[in-house]
Amino acid sequence: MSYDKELAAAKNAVSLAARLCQKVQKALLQADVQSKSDKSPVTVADYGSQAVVSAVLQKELDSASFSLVAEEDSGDLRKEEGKETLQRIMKLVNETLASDGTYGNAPFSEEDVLAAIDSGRSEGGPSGQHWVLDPIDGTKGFLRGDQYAIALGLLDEGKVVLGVLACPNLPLSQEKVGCLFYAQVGGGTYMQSLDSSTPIKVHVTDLDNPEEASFFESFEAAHSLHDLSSLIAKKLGVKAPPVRIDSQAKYGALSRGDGAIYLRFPHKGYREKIWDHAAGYLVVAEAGGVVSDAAGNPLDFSKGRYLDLHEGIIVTNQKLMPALLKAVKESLNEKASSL
Ligand SMILES: Nc1ncnc2c1ncn2[C@@H]1O[C@H](COP(=O)(O)O)[C@@H](O)[C@H]1OP(=O)(O)O
Ligand SMILES: [Mg+2]
Ligand SMILES: [Mg+2]
Ligand SMILES: [Mg+2]
Repeated sequence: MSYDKELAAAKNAVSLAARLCQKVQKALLQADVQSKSDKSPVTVADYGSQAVVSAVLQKELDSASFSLVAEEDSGDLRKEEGKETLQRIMKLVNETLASDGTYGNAPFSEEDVLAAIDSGRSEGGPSGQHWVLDPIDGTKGFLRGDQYAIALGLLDEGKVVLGVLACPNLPLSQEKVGCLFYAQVGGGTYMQSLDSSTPIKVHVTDLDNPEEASFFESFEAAHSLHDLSSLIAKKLGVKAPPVRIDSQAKYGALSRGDGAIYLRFPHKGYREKIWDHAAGYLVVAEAGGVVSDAAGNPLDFSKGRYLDLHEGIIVTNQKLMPALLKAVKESLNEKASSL
């Protein structure tokens, strides 16, 4: 089955959402110190991005059967304190949709914006089609002016069949910044600029010597156990220091061979959400990579809004995976016996 129509709509939606986020990040970084610690701009961008993606998908595709599993909901915006934020979001959404030419003829009301955001309340699951969206993945990176992503996947009968990942701050080449990665199941992974340059096919590294490998992990130590990653890397023989970047930009970078391994071990009790991995997973898998939990099981996106995982998520190419799994198992055992 081909998902060409869905892919075209998803690329459009994510590119426009990226435009909105870039505008907000630019304003945020130009603002004075006082408003830099104000987290409201990110909220505006999260909601705005979700509204834009939802609106574009529903305009381009059959909206009767539309189902979206997304991170944000409009609860706070419907409160009295949320009124001003909602107006800012509405303005941003309308400016962004108008900047495209195709969508700008009927401006969104506040109610339209709320409805677009709330269409993301689906629970997903094993049957039918569900879009999966993280409107801004890597909020902390966004606030710092670093990496973040707009991540959109499509589930069909519980499997990820499309993944589109915009990384506005990831270098595309020496001269250009901003990448759009996309993958359709069985079709490989492509990368292009956010303003639609010719796509190029990307592939994970074919490295088989862990000593030459470098690995990615979260920038934020609160998101992933850095000690555990360094133990695993040491066991594997990795020599390079970790490359710490925010968001699913890690999956994008890995899909084009920037690094060989991605290690993610959240603190105990943290439950991974499907929108934090769906798009990135397919982008890496279609580029020839392997994504699994710490026990080597594939990720199961069919269980609703959460992923049920053993310990963490590990990503690498096919050649390195057996050695990586071994190092992960040994490290987890050591950690358990030292407690
Ligand atoms: N305590 C936490 N542990 C792990 N991940 C987290 C935690 N809090 C937020 N996240 C999510 O981790 C992802 C980014 O992590 P990283 O940059 O470390 O890869 C984001 O999806 C972020 O949510 P959000 O989408 O709100 O930014
Ligand atoms: Mg996220
Ligand atoms: Mg998010
Ligand atoms: Mg969040």
